[in-house]
Amino acid sequence: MNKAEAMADLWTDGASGGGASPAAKLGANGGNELLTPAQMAEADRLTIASGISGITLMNAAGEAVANAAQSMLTATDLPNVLILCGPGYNGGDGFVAARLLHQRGLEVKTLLLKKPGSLKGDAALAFEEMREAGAPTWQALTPASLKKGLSEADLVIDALFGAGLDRPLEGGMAKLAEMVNAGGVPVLAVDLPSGVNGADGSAGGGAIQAARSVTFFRLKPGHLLFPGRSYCGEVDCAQIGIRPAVLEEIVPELTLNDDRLWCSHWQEPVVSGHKYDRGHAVVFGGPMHSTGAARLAAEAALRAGAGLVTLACPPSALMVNACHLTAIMVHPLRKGEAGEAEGEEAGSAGPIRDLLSDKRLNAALIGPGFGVGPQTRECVMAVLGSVETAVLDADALTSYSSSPEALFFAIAGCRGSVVMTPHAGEFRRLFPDLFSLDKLSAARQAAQRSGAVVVLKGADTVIAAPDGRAAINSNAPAWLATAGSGDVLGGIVLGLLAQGMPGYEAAAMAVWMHGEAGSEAGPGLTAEDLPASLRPVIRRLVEKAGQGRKEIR
Ligand SMILES: NC(=O)C1=CN([C@@H]2O[C@H](COP(=O)(O)OP(=O)(O)OC[C@H]3O[C@@H](n4cnc5c(N)ncnc54)[C@H](OP(=O)(O)O)[C@@H]3O)[C@@H](O)[C@H]2O)[C@@H](O)CC1
Ligand SMILES: Nc1ncnc2c1ncn2[C@@H]1O[C@H](COP(=O)(O)OP(=O)(O)O)[C@@H](O)[C@H]1O
Ligand SMILES: [K+]
Repeated sequence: MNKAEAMADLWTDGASGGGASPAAKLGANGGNELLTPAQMAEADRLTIASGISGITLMNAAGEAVANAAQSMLTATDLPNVLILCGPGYNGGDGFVAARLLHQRGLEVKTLLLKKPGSLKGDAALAFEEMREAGAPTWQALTPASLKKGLSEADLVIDALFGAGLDRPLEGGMAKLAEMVNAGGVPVLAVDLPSGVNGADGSAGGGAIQAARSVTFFRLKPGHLLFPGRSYCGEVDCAQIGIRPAVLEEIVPELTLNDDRLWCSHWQEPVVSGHKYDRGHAVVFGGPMHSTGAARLAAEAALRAGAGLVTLACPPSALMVNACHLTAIMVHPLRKGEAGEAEGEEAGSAGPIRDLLSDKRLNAALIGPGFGVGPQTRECVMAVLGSVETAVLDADALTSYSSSPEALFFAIAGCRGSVVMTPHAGEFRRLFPDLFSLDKLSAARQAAQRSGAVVVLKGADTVIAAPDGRAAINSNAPAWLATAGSGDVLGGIVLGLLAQGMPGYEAAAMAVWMHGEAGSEAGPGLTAEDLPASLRPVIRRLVEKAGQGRKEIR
């Protein structure tokens, strides 16, 4: 095994691989706010205006990069670092790191994309300081110099483009990135891997594949959204002297989905509590041949902490549901109860209204395994018109493919929160014109248009509220991509809504719990394993909440 292979071995657990929770690989150091490159530039501007110079920030950023580089090089004897420097301030960070690593005795070579004379501002200053410090060698970045540099390097630092990337890589630049990726040398990216758009994670012209990225002050959406996330490797967030107070002016509406977002809205059962204090959730299930999805959701709702859960279904499906359920109650949706003809079944809106007239049933889920068609639309209308809070998933969404406005109109008339949990296919059916947008903008616009909290699912699930808030989830293991896993997620949202959590926080917490349960169940999981895997997840939350209380005392 050569040095590069030995080091690459250290990172085989990078962003795209491994079974552990991906959240563990993100350094959300300092706060869960996510800043777009434009907001980051504003943070920079406000900091400089408060009296901290730009070169001070650049020196701190370069030092964080140098430290990360050294930590990646511990497995080698004679470290040789190749630093690729771009024309802007990302390159400036590279010059600072080059100077520091040179001063620390490492073998450093820098390759510059543009002539030193074209450098501006703090990047020009950093280049001069590097030269004055006895300059590590520097040359123009060309295919030939890169080929030679890669053949000698133990580590590449990618300081070509960061926040300032304003178009996809193309032509010669894209080829250079391909050469780096084919070079077999681990890469440390400064801020973002070059080619990844920090605002939305797009990488239309390809990007440099990093083993690790060091970003500054706060993570950027591009570190979390695919495909960007798959280029970042492990992400560290270095605090470089920007005061969190700047966020009061920037007011970021986007966060990483973690407990800081929703824990104050979640409450464990109180000592003197009653099951009705934690709500009564109802799942509307489909016909006899498709009952599993609703059961998965109902089990998840109960595990997520709803005090009671009822599965309501057509009479023909009652027996099969009853045979599989114990703590969950089953209820037949019989026509006739609401003054309709006896004997018929399935998709009856009247019995749904009837059941939901019991106001203790405070949250309902409809869609999984329910069937697509006009009857489903009637049932969705009955749910939205009768219950305090609702989750719409799967067939409930698909049934509105040709009339989404009717759904949004009904949601607008709801008293409480409505949460929609579409996967990409369901999303496209309801919002065909938004599908070409980046995932974050698509989810946000969908939430605004529909009036519902939108959970746009996938490996990088986005949760968006109609008021503009949004969060990106990062803890879901790929094992969750399995049949029925989305039904479980819908059930968790339902269980949290039943307990009285507001829609956005319930949706975000559910997505996070679902990811944790996926990691808990681990490789080989099936959706049936997920509800029970919520137990250790909840236990840890309770322990953490208890810890917080102790600290407050
Ligand atoms: N904000 C902060 O608080 C701090 C920020 N810091 C650092 O500053 C970095 C941002 O610096 P930045 O704004 O100078 O942008 P940067 O990423 O160097 O790129 C701009 C250059 O790239 C070029 N270019 C763009 N796309 C291209 C493409 N596809 N293909 C080819 N060229 C392309 C573009 O050139 P042009 O469009 O003119 O051709 C322009 O010259 C940030 O990532 C962080 O590392 C730290 O020092 C700490 C504090
Ligand atoms: N590659 C992936 N990594 C992590 N989570 C994923 C991945 N693909 C899908 N998921 C998650 O798995 C669930 C699948 O939901 P869905 O597509 O509705 O499946 P189903 O309809 O079979 O229940 C969603 O919560 C989604 O976010
Ligand atoms: K970079």
